[in-house]
Amino acid sequence: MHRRATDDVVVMHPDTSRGIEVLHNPVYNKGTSFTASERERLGVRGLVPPRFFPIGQQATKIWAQNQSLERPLDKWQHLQDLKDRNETLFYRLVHDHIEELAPIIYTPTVGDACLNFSKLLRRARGMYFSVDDRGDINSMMFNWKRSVSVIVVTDGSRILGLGDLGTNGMGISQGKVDLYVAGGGFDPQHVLPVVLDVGTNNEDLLNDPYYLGVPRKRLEGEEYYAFIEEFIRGVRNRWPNALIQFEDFQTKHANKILQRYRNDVLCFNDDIQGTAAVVLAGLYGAMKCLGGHRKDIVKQTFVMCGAGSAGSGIASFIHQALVANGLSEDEAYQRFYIIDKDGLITHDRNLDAPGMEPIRPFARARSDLPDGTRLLDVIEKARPTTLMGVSTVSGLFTREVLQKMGEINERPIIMPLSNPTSRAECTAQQAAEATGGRAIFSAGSPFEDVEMPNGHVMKANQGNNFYVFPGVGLGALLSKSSVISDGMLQAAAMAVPAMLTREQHESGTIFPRINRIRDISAYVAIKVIEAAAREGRVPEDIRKIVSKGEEALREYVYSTMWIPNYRPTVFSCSSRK
Ligand SMILES: NC(=O)C1=CN([C@@H]2O[C@H](COP(=O)(O)OP(=O)(O)OC[C@H]3O[C@@H](n4cnc5c(N)ncnc54)[C@H](OP(=O)(O)O)[C@@H]3O)[C@@H](O)[C@H]2O)C=CC1
Ligand SMILES: CC(=O)C(=O)O
Ligand SMILES: [Mg+2]
Repeated sequence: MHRRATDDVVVMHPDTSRGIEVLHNPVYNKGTSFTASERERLGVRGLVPPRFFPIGQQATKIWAQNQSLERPLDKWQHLQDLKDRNETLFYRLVHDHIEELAPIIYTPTVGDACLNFSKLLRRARGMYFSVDDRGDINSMMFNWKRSVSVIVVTDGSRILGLGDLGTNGMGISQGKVDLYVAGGGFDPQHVLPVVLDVGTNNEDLLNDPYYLGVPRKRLEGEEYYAFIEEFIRGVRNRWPNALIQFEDFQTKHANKILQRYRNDVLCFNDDIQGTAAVVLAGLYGAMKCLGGHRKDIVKQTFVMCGAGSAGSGIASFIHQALVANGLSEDEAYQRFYIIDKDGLITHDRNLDAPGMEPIRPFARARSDLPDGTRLLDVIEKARPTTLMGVSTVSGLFTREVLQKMGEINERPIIMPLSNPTSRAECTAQQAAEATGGRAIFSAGSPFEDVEMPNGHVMKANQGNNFYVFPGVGLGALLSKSSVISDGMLQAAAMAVPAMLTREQHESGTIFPRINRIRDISAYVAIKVIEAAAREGRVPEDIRKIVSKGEEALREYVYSTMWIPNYRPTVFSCSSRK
Protein backbone atom coordinates (compact mmCIF):
# COMPACT_ATOMS: atom_id res chain seq x y z
CA MET A 1 0.00 0.00 0.00
CA HIS A 2 2.47 2.64 1.14
CA ARG A 3 6.08 2.79 0.24
CA ARG A 4 7.69 1.46 3.39
CA ALA A 5 10.19 3.63 5.23
CA THR A 6 12.66 0.78 4.85
CA ASP A 7 12.55 0.97 1.07
CA ASP A 8 15.99 2.16 0.22
CA VAL A 9 15.74 2.92 -3.49
CA VAL A 10 13.39 4.61 -5.92
CA VAL A 11 12.92 2.35 -8.90
CA MET A 12 12.25 4.21 -12.12
CA HIS A 13 9.64 2.84 -14.42
CA PRO A 14 11.42 0.99 -17.24
CA ASP A 15 9.68 3.19 -19.84
CA THR A 16 11.00 6.43 -18.30
CA SER A 17 13.53 8.10 -20.56
CA ARG A 18 16.98 8.88 -19.26
CA GLY A 19 18.44 12.37 -19.49
CA ILE A 20 16.45 15.59 -19.53
CA GLU A 21 13.14 13.76 -19.05
CA VAL A 22 14.27 12.75 -15.58
CA LEU A 23 14.63 16.41 -14.63
CA HIS A 24 11.21 17.18 -16.05
CA ASN A 25 9.56 14.45 -14.01
CA PRO A 26 8.66 15.79 -10.53
CA VAL A 27 8.56 12.28 -9.10
CA TYR A 28 12.19 11.56 -9.94
CA ASN A 29 13.70 15.01 -10.12
CA LYS A 30 16.21 15.94 -7.40
CA GLY A 31 17.80 18.96 -9.07
CA THR A 32 21.21 19.55 -7.55
CA SER A 33 20.79 16.55 -5.26
CA PHE A 34 21.60 13.87 -7.82
CA THR A 35 24.76 12.10 -6.73
CA ALA A 36 27.64 11.64 -9.15
CA SER A 37 26.72 8.00 -9.77
CA GLU A 38 23.06 8.91 -10.37
CA ARG A 39 24.09 11.63 -12.78
CA GLU A 40 25.87 8.95 -14.81
CA ARG A 41 23.19 6.30 -14.41
CA LEU A 42 20.27 8.55 -15.28
CA GLY A 43 22.06 10.48 -18.00
CA VAL A 44 21.77 13.87 -16.31
CA ARG A 45 25.48 14.60 -15.96
CA GLY A 46 26.03 18.13 -17.26
CA LEU A 47 22.27 18.84 -17.25
CA VAL A 48 22.36 20.17 -13.69
CA PRO A 49 24.96 22.50 -12.14
CA PRO A 50 28.02 20.62 -10.87
CA ARG A 51 27.66 21.34 -7.18
CA PHE A 52 25.79 18.81 -5.04
CA PHE A 53 23.32 20.07 -2.43
CA PRO A 54 21.64 17.70 0.04
CA ILE A 55 17.88 17.96 0.44
CA GLY A 56 18.21 19.85 3.73
CA GLN A 57 20.07 22.67 2.04
CA GLN A 58 17.69 22.74 -0.90
CA ALA A 59 14.81 22.96 1.56
CA THR A 60 16.43 25.82 3.47
CA LYS A 61 16.85 27.80 0.27
CA ILE A 62 13.34 27.25 -1.03
CA TRP A 63 11.87 27.97 2.40
CA ALA A 64 13.61 31.34 2.45
CA GLN A 65 12.18 32.08 -1.00
CA ASN A 66 8.69 31.16 0.14
CA GLN A 67 8.96 33.27 3.28
CA SER A 68 10.08 36.28 1.28
CA LEU A 69 6.75 36.33 -0.55
CA GLU A 70 4.12 38.62 0.93
CA ARG A 71 0.79 37.38 -0.37
CA PRO A 72 -0.43 33.97 0.85
CA LEU A 73 -1.69 33.15 -2.66
CA ASP A 74 1.80 33.81 -4.06
CA LYS A 75 3.18 31.43 -1.46
CA TRP A 76 0.60 28.85 -2.55
CA GLN A 77 1.60 29.28 -6.19
CA HIS A 78 5.29 29.08 -5.33
CA LEU A 79 4.66 25.77 -3.57
CA GLN A 80 2.59 24.40 -6.45
CA ASP A 81 5.41 25.27 -8.82
CA LEU A 82 7.82 23.43 -6.56
CA LYS A 83 5.52 20.40 -6.48
CA ASP A 84 5.42 20.47 -10.27
CA ARG A 85 9.23 20.37 -10.37
CA ASN A 86 10.20 18.22 -7.43
CA GLU A 87 7.60 16.43 -5.32
CA THR A 88 9.99 15.10 -2.71
CA LEU A 89 11.32 18.56 -1.94
CA PHE A 90 7.78 19.98 -1.83
CA TYR A 91 6.68 17.37 0.72
CA ARG A 92 9.91 17.82 2.68
CA LEU A 93 9.15 21.51 3.00
CA VAL A 94 5.54 20.94 4.02
CA HIS A 95 6.58 18.22 6.46
CA ASP A 96 9.27 20.40 8.07
CA HIS A 97 7.14 23.57 8.23
CA ILE A 98 3.64 22.19 8.58
CA GLU A 99 2.58 24.81 11.11
CA GLU A 100 3.45 27.66 8.76
CA LEU A 101 2.42 25.94 5.55
CA ALA A 102 -0.88 24.29 6.51
CA PRO A 103 -2.57 27.72 6.25
CA ILE A 104 -1.16 28.02 2.73
CA ILE A 105 -1.77 24.61 1.19
CA TYR A 106 -4.99 24.32 3.19
CA THR A 107 -7.46 26.66 4.85
CA PRO A 108 -7.60 29.62 4.51
CA THR A 109 -5.40 30.13 1.42
CA VAL A 110 -6.62 27.06 -0.43
CA GLY A 111 -10.02 28.78 -0.45
CA ASP A 112 -8.55 31.67 -2.44
CA ALA A 113 -6.76 29.20 -4.66
CA CYS A 114 -10.07 27.48 -5.45
CA LEU A 115 -11.76 30.82 -6.13
CA ASN A 116 -8.99 31.61 -8.62
CA PHE A 117 -8.22 28.10 -9.81
CA SER A 118 -9.03 28.74 -13.46
CA LYS A 119 -6.46 31.53 -13.55
CA LEU A 120 -3.83 29.82 -11.43
CA LEU A 121 -3.67 26.34 -12.92
CA ARG A 122 -0.32 25.66 -14.56
CA ARG A 123 -0.05 21.92 -14.57
CA ALA A 124 -2.98 19.56 -14.14
CA ARG A 125 -2.85 17.05 -11.27
CA GLY A 126 -5.24 14.31 -10.25
CA MET A 127 -8.24 13.22 -12.29
CA TYR A 128 -11.20 15.09 -13.71
CA PHE A 129 -14.36 13.16 -14.58
CA SER A 130 -17.08 15.19 -16.22
CA VAL A 131 -20.64 14.64 -17.30
CA ASP A 132 -19.30 14.22 -20.82
CA ASP A 133 -17.30 11.20 -19.64
CA ARG A 134 -20.31 9.14 -18.66
CA GLY A 135 -19.87 5.57 -19.83
CA ASP A 136 -16.06 5.93 -19.96
CA ILE A 137 -15.20 6.63 -16.35
CA ASN A 138 -13.80 3.21 -15.56
CA SER A 139 -11.68 3.03 -18.67
CA MET A 140 -10.34 6.56 -17.98
CA MET A 141 -9.11 5.36 -14.60
CA PHE A 142 -6.58 3.22 -16.46
CA ASN A 143 -4.89 6.49 -17.50
CA TRP A 144 -3.75 6.79 -13.88
CA LYS A 145 -1.26 4.68 -11.93
CA ARG A 146 -2.19 1.20 -10.86
CA SER A 147 -1.52 1.65 -7.19
CA VAL A 148 -3.78 4.07 -5.32
CA SER A 149 -4.43 3.92 -1.59
CA VAL A 150 -6.51 7.04 -0.99
CA ILE A 151 -8.80 9.11 -3.20
CA VAL A 152 -10.14 12.49 -2.11
CA VAL A 153 -13.13 13.32 -4.28
CA THR A 154 -15.32 16.41 -4.47
CA ASP A 155 -18.08 17.47 -6.80
CA GLY A 156 -17.17 21.08 -6.04
CA SER A 157 -20.67 21.92 -4.87
CA ARG A 158 -19.74 23.39 -1.44
CA ILE A 159 -16.07 24.24 -1.21
CA LEU A 160 -15.28 25.24 2.39
CA GLY A 161 -17.84 27.96 3.11
CA LEU A 162 -17.43 29.44 -0.38
CA GLY A 163 -20.29 27.70 -2.11
CA ASP A 164 -20.43 26.05 -5.53
CA LEU A 165 -17.03 26.35 -7.21
CA GLY A 166 -17.57 23.61 -9.76
CA THR A 167 -14.43 22.03 -11.13
CA ASN A 168 -12.30 24.64 -9.33
CA GLY A 169 -12.96 22.49 -6.26
CA MET A 170 -10.00 20.41 -7.45
CA GLY A 171 -7.90 22.72 -5.28
CA ILE A 172 -9.44 21.29 -2.11
CA SER A 173 -8.96 17.66 -3.20
CA GLN A 174 -5.32 18.47 -3.89
CA GLY A 175 -4.88 20.25 -0.55
CA LYS A 176 -6.36 17.29 1.33
CA VAL A 177 -4.17 14.69 -0.40
CA ASP A 178 -1.14 16.85 0.39
CA LEU A 179 -2.14 16.60 4.02
CA TYR A 180 -2.48 12.82 3.71
CA VAL A 181 1.15 12.78 2.60
CA ALA A 182 2.52 15.39 5.00
CA GLY A 183 0.37 14.44 7.98
CA GLY A 184 -0.43 10.78 7.48
CA GLY A 185 2.79 9.60 5.86
CA PHE A 186 1.11 8.42 2.66
CA ASP A 187 3.31 7.86 -0.34
CA PRO A 188 2.61 10.75 -2.77
CA GLN A 189 2.57 8.21 -5.58
CA HIS A 190 -0.45 6.50 -4.05
CA VAL A 191 -2.80 9.42 -3.43
CA LEU A 192 -5.30 10.66 -5.98
CA PRO A 193 -7.22 13.95 -5.93
CA VAL A 194 -10.41 13.86 -7.99
CA VAL A 195 -13.08 16.27 -9.07
CA LEU A 196 -16.40 15.09 -10.41
CA ASP A 197 -17.49 17.80 -12.80
CA VAL A 198 -21.25 17.45 -12.88
CA GLY A 199 -21.65 21.11 -13.89
CA THR A 200 -22.03 24.19 -11.70
CA ASN A 201 -24.88 26.47 -10.74
CA ASN A 202 -22.46 29.32 -10.07
CA GLU A 203 -23.37 31.97 -12.65
CA ASP A 204 -20.01 33.75 -12.33
CA LEU A 205 -18.25 30.56 -13.34
CA LEU A 206 -20.71 29.83 -16.12
CA ASN A 207 -20.00 33.29 -17.52
CA ASP A 208 -16.23 33.06 -17.03
CA PRO A 209 -14.59 32.43 -20.42
CA TYR A 210 -11.64 30.81 -18.64
CA TYR A 211 -13.67 28.47 -16.44
CA LEU A 212 -12.05 25.03 -16.65
CA GLY A 213 -15.13 22.91 -16.13
CA VAL A 214 -18.04 21.95 -18.34
CA PRO A 215 -20.11 25.15 -18.62
CA ARG A 216 -23.51 23.73 -17.82
CA LYS A 217 -25.88 23.50 -14.87
CA ARG A 218 -25.41 20.71 -12.37
CA LEU A 219 -26.79 17.27 -12.94
CA GLU A 220 -29.56 16.57 -10.48
CA GLY A 221 -31.74 13.69 -9.28
CA GLU A 222 -31.25 10.18 -10.59
CA GLU A 223 -28.79 11.32 -13.26
CA TYR A 224 -26.54 12.71 -10.54
CA TYR A 225 -26.67 9.54 -8.44
CA ALA A 226 -26.04 7.39 -11.52
CA PHE A 227 -22.90 9.43 -12.17
CA ILE A 228 -21.71 8.90 -8.58
CA GLU A 229 -22.48 5.20 -8.90
CA GLU A 230 -20.43 4.96 -12.09
CA PHE A 231 -17.51 6.62 -10.34
CA ILE A 232 -17.69 4.34 -7.29
CA ARG A 233 -17.97 1.23 -9.45
CA GLY A 234 -14.99 2.37 -11.46
CA VAL A 235 -12.91 2.83 -8.32
CA ARG A 236 -13.95 -0.58 -7.02
CA ASN A 237 -12.84 -2.13 -10.27
CA ARG A 238 -9.61 -0.24 -10.83
CA TRP A 239 -8.45 0.27 -7.21
CA PRO A 240 -10.42 -2.22 -5.10
CA ASN A 241 -8.48 -1.53 -1.91
CA ALA A 242 -8.51 2.26 -2.09
CA LEU A 243 -10.13 4.43 0.55
CA ILE A 244 -12.54 7.08 -0.76
CA GLN A 245 -12.84 10.36 1.13
CA PHE A 246 -15.88 12.38 0.10
CA GLU A 247 -15.10 16.07 0.45
CA ASP A 248 -17.23 19.19 0.20
CA PHE A 249 -20.38 17.76 -1.36
CA GLN A 250 -23.40 19.94 -0.75
CA THR A 251 -25.55 18.77 2.11
CA LYS A 252 -28.50 17.57 0.07
CA HIS A 253 -26.27 14.92 -1.54
CA ALA A 254 -23.58 14.37 1.09
CA ASN A 255 -25.59 12.29 3.52
CA LYS A 256 -27.40 10.30 0.88
CA ILE A 257 -24.12 9.30 -0.75
CA LEU A 258 -22.59 8.39 2.58
CA GLN A 259 -25.55 6.27 3.64
CA ARG A 260 -25.61 4.55 0.29
CA TYR A 261 -21.96 3.45 0.34
CA ARG A 262 -20.66 3.44 3.89
CA ASN A 263 -21.60 -0.19 4.58
CA ASP A 264 -20.18 -1.57 1.33
CA VAL A 265 -17.22 0.58 0.42
CA LEU A 266 -14.18 1.75 2.39
CA CYS A 267 -15.19 5.40 2.52
CA PHE A 268 -16.09 8.28 4.75
CA ASN A 269 -17.36 11.81 4.39
CA ASP A 270 -14.82 14.18 5.86
CA ASP A 271 -17.27 17.03 6.44
CA ILE A 272 -19.81 14.86 8.21
CA GLN A 273 -17.65 12.29 9.98
CA GLY A 274 -14.14 13.76 10.07
CA THR A 275 -15.46 17.07 11.37
CA ALA A 276 -17.65 15.34 13.94
CA ALA A 277 -14.69 13.34 15.24
CA VAL A 278 -12.52 16.42 15.54
CA VAL A 279 -15.19 18.46 17.31
CA LEU A 280 -15.82 15.65 19.78
CA ALA A 281 -12.05 15.42 20.31
CA GLY A 282 -12.06 19.15 21.05
CA LEU A 283 -14.92 18.77 23.52
CA TYR A 284 -13.12 15.97 25.32
CA GLY A 285 -10.10 18.27 25.48
CA ALA A 286 -12.31 21.08 26.80
CA MET A 287 -13.65 18.83 29.55
CA LYS A 288 -10.07 18.37 30.71
CA CYS A 289 -9.46 22.14 30.55
CA LEU A 290 -12.42 22.48 32.90
CA GLY A 291 -10.67 20.15 35.30
CA GLY A 292 -12.92 17.21 34.56
CA HIS A 293 -13.01 14.01 32.60
CA ARG A 294 -14.23 13.32 29.09
CA LYS A 295 -17.40 11.75 30.54
CA ASP A 296 -18.40 15.25 31.60
CA ILE A 297 -19.67 15.87 28.10
CA VAL A 298 -22.96 14.45 29.42
CA LYS A 299 -23.31 17.66 31.46
CA GLN A 300 -23.00 19.95 28.46
CA THR A 301 -25.67 21.75 26.45
CA PHE A 302 -24.93 22.63 22.85
CA VAL A 303 -26.16 25.37 20.57
CA MET A 304 -25.23 24.59 16.99
CA CYS A 305 -25.50 27.26 14.29
CA GLY A 306 -25.74 25.52 10.96
CA ALA A 307 -27.76 22.48 10.05
CA GLY A 308 -25.81 21.35 7.00
CA SER A 309 -23.62 18.30 6.62
CA ALA A 310 -21.10 19.52 9.18
CA GLY A 311 -23.74 20.55 11.75
CA SER A 312 -25.80 17.40 11.44
CA GLY A 313 -22.71 15.19 11.46
CA ILE A 314 -21.35 16.83 14.59
CA ALA A 315 -24.69 16.67 16.41
CA SER A 316 -25.29 13.00 15.58
CA PHE A 317 -21.79 12.01 16.60
CA ILE A 318 -21.84 13.89 19.91
CA HIS A 319 -25.26 12.37 20.51
CA GLN A 320 -23.73 8.90 20.13
CA ALA A 321 -21.02 9.82 22.64
CA LEU A 322 -23.57 11.16 25.14
CA VAL A 323 -25.53 7.92 24.91
CA ALA A 324 -22.34 5.87 25.25
CA ASN A 325 -21.63 7.82 28.43
CA GLY A 326 -24.95 7.06 30.03
CA LEU A 327 -27.69 9.40 28.76
CA SER A 328 -30.83 7.98 27.20
CA GLU A 329 -31.38 8.69 23.52
CA ASP A 330 -33.99 11.27 24.36
CA GLU A 331 -32.01 12.92 27.14
CA ALA A 332 -29.14 13.24 24.70
CA TYR A 333 -31.30 14.88 22.01
CA GLN A 334 -32.53 17.37 24.61
CA ARG A 335 -28.98 18.68 24.95
CA PHE A 336 -29.05 20.24 21.48
CA TYR A 337 -30.51 23.42 20.05
CA ILE A 338 -29.94 23.58 16.32
CA ILE A 339 -30.31 26.82 14.40
CA ASP A 340 -30.24 27.46 10.68
CA LYS A 341 -30.72 30.67 8.72
CA ASP A 342 -34.37 30.74 9.79
CA GLY A 343 -33.54 30.39 13.48
CA LEU A 344 -34.20 27.54 15.91
CA ILE A 345 -35.38 24.32 14.29
CA THR A 346 -38.49 22.87 15.88
CA HIS A 347 -41.17 20.41 14.84
CA ASP A 348 -42.92 23.29 13.09
CA ARG A 349 -40.29 23.13 10.37
CA ASN A 350 -40.55 21.10 7.16
CA LEU A 351 -38.32 18.31 8.38
CA ASP A 352 -38.83 16.34 5.16
CA ALA A 353 -36.87 18.89 3.10
CA PRO A 354 -33.76 17.53 1.31
CA GLY A 355 -30.80 17.22 3.71
CA MET A 356 -32.98 17.60 6.85
CA GLU A 357 -33.25 13.91 7.69
CA PRO A 358 -30.34 13.76 10.15
CA ILE A 359 -31.57 16.96 11.85
CA ARG A 360 -35.10 15.65 12.40
CA PRO A 361 -34.51 13.97 15.80
CA PHE A 362 -32.84 17.14 17.09
CA ALA A 363 -35.81 19.40 16.29
CA ARG A 364 -37.11 20.93 19.50
CA ALA A 365 -40.63 20.40 20.72
CA ARG A 366 -43.02 23.28 19.95
CA SER A 367 -43.48 23.86 23.67
CA ASP A 368 -39.78 24.64 24.28
CA LEU A 369 -39.29 27.77 22.19
CA PRO A 370 -41.01 29.04 19.05
CA ASP A 371 -39.65 27.91 15.70
CA GLY A 372 -37.22 30.45 14.31
CA THR A 373 -36.12 31.82 17.72
CA ARG A 374 -32.96 33.85 17.11
CA LEU A 375 -29.55 32.86 18.44
CA LEU A 376 -29.33 35.33 21.34
CA ASP A 377 -32.75 34.33 22.63
CA VAL A 378 -31.93 30.64 22.31
CA ILE A 379 -28.80 31.21 24.38
CA GLU A 380 -30.79 33.11 27.03
CA LYS A 381 -33.25 30.25 27.32
CA ALA A 382 -31.07 27.19 26.80
CA ARG A 383 -28.06 28.45 28.78
CA PRO A 384 -25.63 26.37 26.73
CA THR A 385 -22.09 25.57 27.76
CA THR A 386 -20.98 25.24 24.15
CA LEU A 387 -21.62 27.36 21.08
CA MET A 388 -20.66 25.93 17.69
CA GLY A 389 -20.75 27.54 14.26
CA VAL A 390 -20.86 25.69 10.97
CA SER A 391 -23.06 28.28 9.28
CA THR A 392 -20.57 29.89 6.85
CA VAL A 393 -21.76 33.26 8.24
CA SER A 394 -18.99 35.60 9.29
CA GLY A 395 -19.82 37.65 12.38
CA LEU A 396 -22.77 35.47 13.40
CA PHE A 397 -21.34 35.29 16.93
CA THR A 398 -21.86 38.93 17.74
CA ARG A 399 -20.42 40.67 20.78
CA GLU A 400 -23.79 40.27 22.56
CA VAL A 401 -23.87 36.56 21.78
CA LEU A 402 -20.32 36.03 23.02
CA GLN A 403 -20.88 38.18 26.10
CA LYS A 404 -23.99 36.20 26.93
CA MET A 405 -22.00 32.95 26.69
CA GLY A 406 -19.46 34.54 29.04
CA GLU A 407 -22.19 35.59 31.50
CA ILE A 408 -23.66 32.09 31.64
CA ASN A 409 -20.37 30.19 31.87
CA GLU A 410 -17.15 30.73 33.71
CA ARG A 411 -15.36 29.08 30.76
CA PRO A 412 -17.68 29.15 27.71
CA ILE A 413 -16.73 26.80 24.90
CA ILE A 414 -16.77 28.79 21.65
CA MET A 415 -16.21 27.04 18.34
CA PRO A 416 -16.57 29.14 15.16
CA LEU A 417 -15.76 26.25 12.85
CA SER A 418 -16.67 27.66 9.43
CA ASN A 419 -13.88 27.96 6.86
CA PRO A 420 -12.05 29.77 5.47
CA THR A 421 -11.20 32.59 7.91
CA SER A 422 -13.50 34.99 6.04
CA ARG A 423 -16.46 32.76 6.99
CA ALA A 424 -15.62 32.23 10.67
CA GLU A 425 -18.54 33.11 12.96
CA CYS A 426 -16.15 35.19 15.09
CA THR A 427 -12.44 35.78 15.46
CA ALA A 428 -10.29 34.74 18.40
CA GLN A 429 -9.85 38.42 19.29
CA GLN A 430 -13.61 38.96 19.40
CA ALA A 431 -14.17 35.88 21.55
CA ALA A 432 -11.40 36.92 23.91
CA GLU A 433 -12.61 40.52 24.23
CA ALA A 434 -16.22 39.57 24.85
CA THR A 435 -15.43 36.93 27.47
CA GLY A 436 -12.44 38.54 29.16
CA GLY A 437 -10.23 35.82 27.68
CA ARG A 438 -12.13 33.07 29.53
CA ALA A 439 -13.36 31.22 26.45
CA ILE A 440 -12.13 27.79 25.51
CA PHE A 441 -11.80 28.65 21.87
CA SER A 442 -11.46 26.59 18.73
CA ALA A 443 -11.90 27.73 15.12
CA GLY A 444 -11.85 25.89 11.80
CA SER A 445 -9.12 28.11 10.38
CA PRO A 446 -6.01 29.29 12.22
CA PHE A 447 -6.01 32.35 14.48
CA GLU A 448 -3.28 33.80 16.69
CA ASP A 449 -3.50 33.28 20.45
CA VAL A 450 -4.82 36.42 22.15
CA GLU A 451 -2.90 38.09 24.95
CA MET A 452 -5.17 39.91 27.36
CA PRO A 453 -4.15 43.21 29.07
CA ASN A 454 -3.53 41.28 32.32
CA GLY A 455 -1.06 38.98 30.53
CA HIS A 456 -3.40 35.99 30.40
CA VAL A 457 -3.34 34.26 27.01
CA MET A 458 -6.50 32.86 25.43
CA LYS A 459 -5.46 29.92 23.29
CA ALA A 460 -6.78 30.02 19.74
CA ASN A 461 -7.05 26.30 19.03
CA GLN A 462 -7.68 25.14 15.49
CA GLY A 463 -10.53 22.63 15.36
CA ASN A 464 -10.16 21.25 11.91
CA ASN A 465 -10.77 17.77 10.53
CA PHE A 466 -7.11 17.85 9.51
CA TYR A 467 -6.44 16.45 13.01
CA VAL A 468 -8.22 13.22 12.23
CA PHE A 469 -8.72 12.44 8.56
CA PRO A 470 -5.11 11.41 7.76
CA GLY A 471 -5.04 9.14 10.82
CA VAL A 472 -8.49 7.71 10.18
CA GLY A 473 -7.52 6.96 6.58
CA LEU A 474 -4.23 5.44 7.64
CA GLY A 475 -5.78 3.33 10.38
CA ALA A 476 -8.63 2.16 8.19
CA LEU A 477 -6.28 1.07 5.41
CA LEU A 478 -3.77 -0.58 7.70
CA SER A 479 -6.53 -2.40 9.58
CA LYS A 480 -7.70 -3.88 6.27
CA SER A 481 -11.27 -3.31 7.45
CA SER A 482 -13.71 -3.15 4.57
CA VAL A 483 -15.62 -0.20 6.03
CA ILE A 484 -15.14 2.68 8.47
CA SER A 485 -17.47 2.24 11.42
CA ASP A 486 -18.72 4.79 13.94
CA GLY A 487 -16.72 2.91 16.57
CA MET A 488 -13.52 3.50 14.61
CA LEU A 489 -14.33 7.21 14.38
CA GLN A 490 -15.22 7.46 18.07
CA ALA A 491 -11.84 5.91 18.84
CA ALA A 492 -10.19 8.58 16.66
CA ALA A 493 -11.97 11.30 18.65
CA MET A 494 -10.65 9.91 21.93
CA ALA A 495 -7.11 9.57 20.60
CA VAL A 496 -6.46 13.25 19.87
CA PRO A 497 -6.90 14.71 23.39
CA ALA A 498 -4.95 11.81 24.86
CA MET A 499 -1.88 13.43 23.31
CA LEU A 500 -2.13 16.52 25.52
CA THR A 501 -0.46 17.07 28.87
CA ARG A 502 -2.17 18.39 31.98
CA GLU A 503 -0.20 21.66 31.65
CA GLN A 504 -1.51 22.12 28.13
CA HIS A 505 -5.09 21.58 29.29
CA GLU A 506 -4.60 24.06 32.08
CA SER A 507 -3.55 26.68 29.55
CA GLY A 508 -6.75 26.17 27.52
CA THR A 509 -5.19 23.96 24.85
CA ILE A 510 -7.60 21.40 23.43
CA PHE A 511 -5.68 20.25 20.36
CA PRO A 512 -2.01 19.31 20.16
CA ARG A 513 0.25 21.49 18.06
CA ILE A 514 -0.09 20.82 14.37
CA ASN A 515 3.66 20.27 14.05
CA ARG A 516 3.03 16.91 15.77
CA ILE A 517 0.65 15.86 13.01
CA ARG A 518 2.58 12.72 12.07
CA ASP A 519 2.52 11.49 15.67
CA ILE A 520 -1.12 12.50 16.02
CA SER A 521 -2.04 10.66 12.82
CA ALA A 522 -0.08 7.60 13.90
CA TYR A 523 -1.81 7.54 17.29
CA VAL A 524 -5.23 8.05 15.71
CA ALA A 525 -4.41 5.21 13.31
CA ILE A 526 -3.42 2.92 16.20
CA LYS A 527 -6.70 3.59 17.99
CA VAL A 528 -8.69 3.14 14.78
CA ILE A 529 -7.03 -0.23 14.14
CA GLU A 530 -7.67 -1.35 17.71
CA ALA A 531 -11.33 -0.37 17.40
CA ALA A 532 -11.63 -2.23 14.10
CA ALA A 533 -10.08 -5.30 15.75
CA ARG A 534 -12.50 -5.09 18.71
CA GLU A 535 -15.36 -5.01 16.24
CA GLY A 536 -14.04 -8.10 14.44
CA ARG A 537 -13.28 -6.21 11.22
CA VAL A 538 -9.61 -7.14 10.79
CA PRO A 539 -8.01 -10.22 9.25
CA GLU A 540 -5.80 -12.63 11.16
CA ASP A 541 -2.44 -10.96 10.37
CA ILE A 542 -3.65 -7.62 11.78
CA ARG A 543 -5.34 -9.26 14.75
CA LYS A 544 -2.00 -10.83 15.62
CA ILE A 545 -0.23 -7.47 15.62
CA VAL A 546 -2.98 -5.92 17.72
CA SER A 547 -2.77 -8.76 20.21
CA LYS A 548 0.91 -7.98 20.77
CA GLY A 549 -0.04 -4.59 22.20
CA GLU A 550 0.21 -0.91 21.40
CA GLU A 551 3.98 -0.89 20.91
CA ALA A 552 3.82 -3.51 18.16
CA LEU A 553 1.02 -1.59 16.51
CA ARG A 554 2.97 1.64 16.74
CA GLU A 555 5.93 0.00 15.04
CA TYR A 556 3.65 -1.33 12.32
CA VAL A 557 2.06 2.08 11.71
CA TYR A 558 5.33 4.04 11.63
CA SER A 559 6.99 1.46 9.41
CA THR A 560 4.48 2.26 6.65
CA MET A 561 4.99 6.02 6.72
CA TRP A 562 6.64 7.62 3.74
CA ILE A 563 9.43 9.98 4.71
CA PRO A 564 10.26 12.88 2.37
CA ASN A 565 13.90 12.07 1.73
CA TYR A 566 15.68 11.32 -1.50
CA ARG A 567 16.61 7.71 -2.06
CA PRO A 568 19.05 6.40 -4.65
CA THR A 569 17.28 6.21 -7.99
CA VAL A 570 17.78 3.15 -10.16
CA PHE A 571 16.31 1.69 -13.31
CA SER A 572 14.83 -1.76 -13.24
CA CYS A 573 13.87 -4.04 -16.09
CA SER A 574 10.59 -4.79 -14.27
CA SER A 575 8.51 -2.22 -12.41
CA ARG A 576 7.90 -2.84 -8.72
CA LYS A 577 4.68 -0.77 -8.65
N1 LIG B 1 -13.66 23.05 10.96
C1 LIG B 1 -13.78 22.02 10.16
O1 LIG B 1 -13.02 21.05 10.21
C2 LIG B 1 -14.89 22.01 9.17
C3 LIG B 1 -15.60 23.14 8.89
N2 LIG B 1 -16.61 23.10 7.98
C4 LIG B 1 -17.24 24.34 7.64
O2 LIG B 1 -18.58 24.31 8.03
C5 LIG B 1 -19.32 25.18 7.21
C6 LIG B 1 -20.62 24.50 6.83
O3 LIG B 1 -20.42 23.35 6.05
P1 LIG B 1 -21.71 22.50 5.58
O4 LIG B 1 -22.47 22.06 6.75
O5 LIG B 1 -21.26 21.45 4.67
O6 LIG B 1 -22.44 23.62 4.75
P2 LIG B 1 -23.97 23.92 4.45
O7 LIG B 1 -23.99 25.06 3.53
O8 LIG B 1 -24.66 22.67 4.09
O9 LIG B 1 -24.53 24.34 5.87
C7 LIG B 1 -24.60 25.63 6.34
C8 LIG B 1 -25.74 25.70 7.32
O10 LIG B 1 -25.72 26.96 7.94
C9 LIG B 1 -27.02 27.47 7.93
N3 LIG B 1 -27.05 28.90 8.03
C10 LIG B 1 -27.00 29.85 7.06
N4 LIG B 1 -27.12 31.07 7.59
C11 LIG B 1 -27.24 30.89 8.92
C12 LIG B 1 -27.43 31.75 10.00
N5 LIG B 1 -27.51 33.09 9.82
N6 LIG B 1 -27.56 31.23 11.25
C13 LIG B 1 -27.47 29.90 11.45
N7 LIG B 1 -27.31 29.03 10.45
C14 LIG B 1 -27.19 29.52 9.21
C15 LIG B 1 -27.59 26.98 6.64
O11 LIG B 1 -29.02 27.07 6.68
P3 LIG B 1 -29.87 27.02 5.31
O12 LIG B 1 -29.65 25.62 4.79
O13 LIG B 1 -31.24 27.26 5.76
O14 LIG B 1 -29.27 28.06 4.41
C16 LIG B 1 -27.10 25.54 6.69
O15 LIG B 1 -27.89 24.77 7.54
C17 LIG B 1 -18.41 25.54 6.02
O16 LIG B 1 -17.92 26.85 6.21
C18 LIG B 1 -17.27 24.58 6.15
O17 LIG B 1 -16.05 25.15 5.73
C19 LIG B 1 -16.99 21.94 7.36
C20 LIG B 1 -16.29 20.79 7.59
C21 LIG B 1 -15.15 20.77 8.47
C1 LIG C 1 -12.21 21.64 6.74
C2 LIG C 1 -13.21 21.22 5.78
O1 LIG C 1 -13.26 20.08 5.40
C3 LIG C 1 -14.16 22.18 5.32
O2 LIG C 1 -14.15 23.32 5.77
O3 LIG C 1 -14.97 21.82 4.46
MG1 LIG D 1 -14.49 19.86 3.73
